[in-house]
Amino acid sequence: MNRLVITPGEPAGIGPDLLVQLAQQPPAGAAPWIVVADPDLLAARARQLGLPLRLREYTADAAAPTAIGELCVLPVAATAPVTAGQLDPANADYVLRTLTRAADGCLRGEFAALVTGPVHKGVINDAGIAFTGHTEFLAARCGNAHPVMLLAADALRVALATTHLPLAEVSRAITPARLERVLRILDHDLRTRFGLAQPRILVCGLNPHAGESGHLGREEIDIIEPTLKRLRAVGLHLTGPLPADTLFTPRHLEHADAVLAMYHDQGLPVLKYAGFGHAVNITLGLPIIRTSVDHGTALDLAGSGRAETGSLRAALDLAADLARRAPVACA
Ligand SMILES: NC(=O)c1ccc[n+]([C@@H]2O[C@H](COP(=O)([O-])OP(=O)(O)OC[C@H]3O[C@@H](n4cnc5c(N)ncnc54)[C@H](O)[C@@H]3O)[C@@H](O)[C@H]2O)c1
Ligand SMILES: N[C@H](C(=O)O)[C@H](O)COP(=O)(O)O
Repeated sequence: MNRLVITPGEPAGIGPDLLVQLAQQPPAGAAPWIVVADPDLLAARARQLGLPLRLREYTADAAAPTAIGELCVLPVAATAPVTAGQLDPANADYVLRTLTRAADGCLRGEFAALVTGPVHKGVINDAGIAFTGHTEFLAARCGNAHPVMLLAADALRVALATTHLPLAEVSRAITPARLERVLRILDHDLRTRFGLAQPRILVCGLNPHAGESGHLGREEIDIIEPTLKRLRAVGLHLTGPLPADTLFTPRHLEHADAVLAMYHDQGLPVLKYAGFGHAVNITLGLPIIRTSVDHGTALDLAGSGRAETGSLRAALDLAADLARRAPVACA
């Protein structure tokens, strides 16, 4: 079984557009793939975009199509009618039903990997469902695994010690236990999933200038340095904590396989500046392979034909590559 499964994400966003557009291109990814979505939604978006689309219903034993203009769909009905660009909390449960079906299919070996389109975190919360992101949702679905978010663009890989956390809560969350867990998962998955024999990881400080010897914050001295020292002693190749402002320069990056940033907007603006449009988001630490696009729902572009498929194609290609490697146990 090497079939990949895609969830288009928020129905009012560009996810459905991207799938319809992808269907017009030569087959993406080195493996067949299917979509978990409402077929009527995909057909309506294709009409809006003025693009031809044939839909074929997924059956577990049928080969996924490779014909141009065709999508293989595992049908999940939307709850409410969808208008491109207009969020509706009534469809939050639809988004989560597509994700749940796809993730469960990966967990039981029906699919080799999950590729996700963008969801809108806000509208899911507006529907009364606590939701901070795919990363945390999938971790819970996978038996409360500890997830590590990694985004990759070309040679740059940036992982996060904390994911979708308000900035006011970040410092409290940087504990020795969390840092050790995240670094062990990052090191383990870089070895097993990316084939790096001895991953070299650069670790950012939390504070300006990595705390300036304690004068601008003590997390580096009290938490980060002792954790790195402990993990170096068991063989991890870790450099840091380094000031984040100068870590992201070629002189440091050329000696690294990955960077660990302490929080979302310390690491991701650099990554997206370097590679927005073809970068891929990968969730490490899960018993399944999951990749995703580097962008959001782009409600302003839904139904316009101007959404670009580069990141989705890259996410499919990487998912296929990762799936070709032997399945790996979590760290
Ligand atoms: N993988 C995901 O599920 C994911 C990732 C990032 C953001 N989000 C969510 O998406 C929502 C909107 O976020 P945002 O507005 O900060 O970011 P966004 O990525 O949706 O939009 C940022 C800008 O990039 C443009 N853009 C985005 N994707 C594009 C594409 N494929 N082709 C061309 N232009 C594109 C948009 O038009 C907009 O100008 C939020 O709810 C956010 O949490 C989800
Ligand atoms: N943090 C991601 C980004 O900025 O691209 C995005 O919000 C998606 O996160 P999930 O994969 O957890 O939904």
